[in-house]
Amino acid sequence: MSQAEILASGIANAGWDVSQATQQKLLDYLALLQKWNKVHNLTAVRDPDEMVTLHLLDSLSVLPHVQALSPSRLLDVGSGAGLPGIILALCMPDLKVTTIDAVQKKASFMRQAKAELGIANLEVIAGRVEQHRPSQAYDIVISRAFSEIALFIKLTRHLIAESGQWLAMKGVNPVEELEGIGMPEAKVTPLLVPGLDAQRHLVTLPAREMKFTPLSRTA
Ligand SMILES: C[S@@+](CC[C@H](N)C(=O)[O-])C[C@H]1O[C@@H](n2cnc3c(N)ncnc32)[C@H](O)[C@@H]1O
Repeated sequence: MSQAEILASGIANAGWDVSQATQQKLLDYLALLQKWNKVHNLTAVRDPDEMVTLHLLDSLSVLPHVQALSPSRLLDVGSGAGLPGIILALCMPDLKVTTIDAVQKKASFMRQAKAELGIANLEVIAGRVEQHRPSQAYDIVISRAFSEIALFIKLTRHLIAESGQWLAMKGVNPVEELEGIGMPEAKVTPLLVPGLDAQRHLVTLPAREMKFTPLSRTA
């Protein structure tokens, strides 16, 4: 199967709402990533077919969960090559997506993707998230493969809106991490990634249920 066919059949099997035009943009993004990866080593996944599953379909698995929250502003922390932030920006053109990464070459790639693919709803920041000071808080702060949940929350608690949600994309159900932050009852949803024989889970943490005052109110 071609990359386009792997993507299309995965999307159809999962029942996600991703148009043909958006699927082409996702493939254009992947082609750009493959081109840059030869020189800049942005991701360890090098096989083109694996990239469709491990990067595109894996990132798309959170799409229905993000859509269900109807956010206006989303921050993807430690976005790397733009995963899942750029994928979400391409699928949800009305969502303002900010991606941030501490490594300059990764931010440069994301800026190139924004320019080449014309992603008007994407803002890319090169820097450390703990130093990020936006003028407005975010409705969703998401991360994939960034850090343990406790550190993710600690570094971003000044960025979340009072009614906002943290979304942490995880492999196995992170029971101990959630006990460690005093949230053993947190919502953990299994994620479906077509073609992937591994566990994926999404942890949803509403800011108003966390035991602190969001700094965004006083910043
Ligand atoms: C394992 S990569 C994951 C990249 C991407 N989310 C993915 O799933 O492919 C973690 C990323 O977090 C970035 N990072 C680590 N600490 C950071 C910080 N304090 N602020 C912003 N980015 C950070 C790293 O540069 C790296 O690109």
